[in-house]
Amino acid sequence: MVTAKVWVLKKHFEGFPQTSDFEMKQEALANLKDGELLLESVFLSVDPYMRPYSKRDMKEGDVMIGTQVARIVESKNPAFAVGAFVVANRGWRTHFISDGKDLNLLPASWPESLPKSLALGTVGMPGLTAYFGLFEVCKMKPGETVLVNAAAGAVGSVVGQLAKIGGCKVVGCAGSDSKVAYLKKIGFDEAFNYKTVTCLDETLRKASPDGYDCFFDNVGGEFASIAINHMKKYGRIAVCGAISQYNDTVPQKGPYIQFPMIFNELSMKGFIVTSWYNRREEGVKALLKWVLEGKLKYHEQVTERFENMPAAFIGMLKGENLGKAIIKV
Ligand SMILES: NC(=O)C1=CN([C@@H]2O[C@H](COP(=O)(O)OP(=O)(O)OC[C@H]3O[C@@H](n4cnc5c(N)ncnc54)[C@H](OP(=O)(O)O)[C@@H]3O)[C@@H](O)[C@H]2O)C=CC1
Ligand SMILES: O=C(O)CCC[C@H](O)\C=C/C=C/C=C/C(=O)C/C=C\CCCCCO
Repeated sequence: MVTAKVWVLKKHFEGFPQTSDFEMKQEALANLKDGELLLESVFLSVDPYMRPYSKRDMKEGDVMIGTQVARIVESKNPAFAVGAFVVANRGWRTHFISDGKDLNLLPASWPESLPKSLALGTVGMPGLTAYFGLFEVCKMKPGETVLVNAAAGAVGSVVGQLAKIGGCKVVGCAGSDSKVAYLKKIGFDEAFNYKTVTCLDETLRKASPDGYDCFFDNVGGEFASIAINHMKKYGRIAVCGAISQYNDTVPQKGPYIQFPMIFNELSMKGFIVTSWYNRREEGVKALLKWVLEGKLKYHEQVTERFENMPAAFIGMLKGENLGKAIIKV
């Protein structure tokens, strides 16, 4: 019999999550029945959505939501071979049993040279968010200017590089000078530290005096309220995330967006990546190809040991990650 370690939400987050809001427990797994598989998590993901979704979807005592790359260690299902790797959505657990229906096998063409953890990042949900958000929601066209915030993170770093692949000028911002240096290294035309600029309005104008055609918004709040005034006529805004608001205990006021929306005839569309998962295979194939061609660079912030998941999650919300935050069990 296998005993899994799991992290549960001990207490709903109030404001910024604390390590004391989590509790590690043990779960005894039953013996496999016909058609079932036993899997062990190899890499787990910590993502911003876990903060707002925990409030919306979870109750205290539930296992934390989340995805993993897992290896099949035992199989009583002929469709799944021992040793194969899958992406699963089974929460913060070291081991679990599945009937196979909720698993996505890593593409057979997955190259040995690439870490399998990329299936949780650049070639997984965050990469697909960038891909569909930029090409389908923003409807980005060659020659345009794209603005993205949280640009050195899992989604933002892919957005910027896809914009360059698509023949655009790209402006990005992040919360430290070393992240800004990384953005320049991976091809951003302009990059700045939003925490140290004296005037965001002036910085956005200087980075693109003609304004922005596309704004991929990962942050919301005050940044978005200022950026919207820098959109070009018929500009498009993809509302992807609002991380500056997830830990608020008192809702922020504004923004009052009507004037720029009307005068510049802007389009603003919120989206959830899973609504595009009927085209998941197309997205994964394109992202994998660009990674292999060296056109799409990746960086992972790897935290060792399952025991450190809460710290990795809190660290990601604080901005301690460059690229995708990953836990290696
Ligand atoms: N709509 C959808 O389907 C999806 C939406 N998302 C959203 O995309 C966004 C980025 O996610 P992801 O790439 O996974 O995460 P990241 O890898 O970018 O990590 C989060 C980053 O957010 C930045 N951040 C934290 N607090 C603030 C703040 N107050 N103001 C500005 N930046 C802040 C930090 O970077 P820094 O050092 O730069 O501050 C931190 O590193 C999130 O808002 C997320 O919810 C993600 C996936 C799917
Ligand atoms: O990759 C897989 O197969 C699993 C995907 C898991 C994941 O659940 C998929 C989608 C994630 C979407 C993330 C969305 C955001 O980050 C935006 C978050 C929150 C906006 C506010 C919501 C307020 C709710 O009350």
